[in-house]
Amino acid sequence: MGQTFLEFTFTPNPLQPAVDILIAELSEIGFESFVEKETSLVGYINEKDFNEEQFLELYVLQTGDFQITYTTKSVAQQNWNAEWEKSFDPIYIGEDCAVRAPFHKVRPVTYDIVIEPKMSFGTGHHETTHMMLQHLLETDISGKSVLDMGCGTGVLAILAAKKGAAQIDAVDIDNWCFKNSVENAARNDCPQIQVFEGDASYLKNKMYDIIIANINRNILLEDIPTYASCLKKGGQLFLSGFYLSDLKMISAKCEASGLQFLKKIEKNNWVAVKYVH
Ligand SMILES: C[S@@+](CC[C@H](N)C(=O)[O-])C[C@H]1O[C@@H](n2cnc3c(N)ncnc32)[C@H](O)[C@@H]1O
Repeated sequence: MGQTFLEFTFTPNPLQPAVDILIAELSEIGFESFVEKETSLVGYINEKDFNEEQFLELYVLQTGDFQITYTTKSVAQQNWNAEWEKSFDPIYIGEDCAVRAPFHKVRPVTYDIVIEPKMSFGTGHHETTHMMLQHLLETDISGKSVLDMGCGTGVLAILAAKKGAAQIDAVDIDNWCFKNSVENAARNDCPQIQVFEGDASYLKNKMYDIIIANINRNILLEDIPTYASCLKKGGQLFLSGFYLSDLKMISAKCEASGLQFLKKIEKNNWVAVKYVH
């Protein structure tokens, strides 16, 4: 509490693909969340994480391919939350699953996931979360042990719980996400979810039937061998958080770790992939 964030409003001309590239590049340098508006993109970063040199070197700002103007101002954390929550509409994944804030009303669905995102990533609006939810909806999870690595709001772990997973570990490196996942697991009445603050080093001597990781290309490339070593034979690994253009690199790492490609979903150049051990 009491932290200061920087709010950047970017106005690219034309809007796409600059907005997608901005989101990808800004995420890599610590921006935590984004609100896409009709003619602009608003991004937030904790003031203490902002490195101006890294920011100014971003390809999307350097290349002459897009015209991007931006403004910036400091905002208190609570204002940032209010802005984010105002922009959060309920979403449906297929016929059976909704992700919504506590104050939203939705039509009856089998999997009604209630998320208060606060500062965490994972409302189902981002392509990667949406596609991971799609993969989970298509998978038999009943009675399985699951790891949700980089859990954010805990949204993927909550769907796994609602689909009957026996036990779920949800892990995030960020303290805010850890706390938010604990709250959201309780809000959705999911006592089978245990939340931990940490990274792949948490995984010593653990084994799972299903591992889900929606993080980013570089962390995944580093951690795929660890995930593979924690996956039971026949177990499944779901990965997202990277672009289609990085799929070859990710699949090569998975194959070198004894995993076989099963299926992929694509949306706006993002991809979510399923592998089997
Ligand atoms: C793209 S968000 C995904 C959130 C959520 N799982 C979803 O699908 O919407 C990635 C999350 O991974 C976390 N993270 C980043 N690096 C990590 C690491 N090395 N180990 C564990 N979590 C990490 C971030 O804090 C963030 O919450």
